[in-house]
Amino acid sequence: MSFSSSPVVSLRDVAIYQDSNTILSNVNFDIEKGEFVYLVGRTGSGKSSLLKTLYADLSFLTGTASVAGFMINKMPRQQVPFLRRKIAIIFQDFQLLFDRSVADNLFFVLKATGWKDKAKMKQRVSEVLMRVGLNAAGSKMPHQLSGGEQQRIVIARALLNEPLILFADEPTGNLDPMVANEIMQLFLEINNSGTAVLMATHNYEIINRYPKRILKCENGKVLDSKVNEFNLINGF
Ligand SMILES: Nc1ncnc2c1ncn2[C@@H]1O[C@H](COP(=O)(O)OP(=O)(O)OP(=O)(O)O)[C@@H](O)[C@H]1O
Repeated sequence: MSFSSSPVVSLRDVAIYQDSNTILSNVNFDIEKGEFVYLVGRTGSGKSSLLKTLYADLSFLTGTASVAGFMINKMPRQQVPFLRRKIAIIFQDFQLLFDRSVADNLFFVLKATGWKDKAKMKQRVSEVLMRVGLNAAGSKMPHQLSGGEQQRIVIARALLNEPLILFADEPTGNLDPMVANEIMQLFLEINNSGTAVLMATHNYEIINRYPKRILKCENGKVLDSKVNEFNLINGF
């Protein structure tokens, strides 16, 4: 298989623990470049633990996993920032820096990820703001924006370094249904331009409206709609 067609995420027989409790075991799946996948399951079933494992915030001893070309099971801690430059992570709570403008929030990330050329940085900031439909928001402070707008800025920030995959943990959880739908549209656009998405969600409406492959955490295992038949409604 050539490098360009290798999956962006590949897990083989992975077991995930929190303290000494097994949360998920025998986890096996691939996510291809540009794929869109939902991650579902009841509260406490292990969705966040799985995502944390994938962005190297939770280590594991059993099994092998590669994410964006990094073998994360044997990755030294010093390499984590290099992985993080190839991926993007979006949470439910927006996690912007509230002491600086929207543009400065974005510059902060560019600087931290090694960008030096001021003109290119400015250009990139306006590109990502344009991408999320907030090109005029650069000079605003985060608290001057609505929740949905703040989440758009978080998405713009996630796009700065053109990630191979976007991990999102309940990204629409704090938003009203209409805004949640707009944010979902944005994820779909990002996905259409080639970034894979793995999105944990409890939002049935969105899943029903935009059906995609589903991974489901249940009874300590990860089921895959590509492989297993399962009833979505009973899963929540
Ligand atoms: N930092 C931690 N230390 C110990 N146990 C944890 C920790 N984080 C989560 N757990 C436990 O791991 C299990 C899985 O939690 P996780 O947060 O992955 O579930 P989830 O499916 O994301 O839930 P939710 O839908 O509520 O976000 C739960 O039993 C939880 O109590």
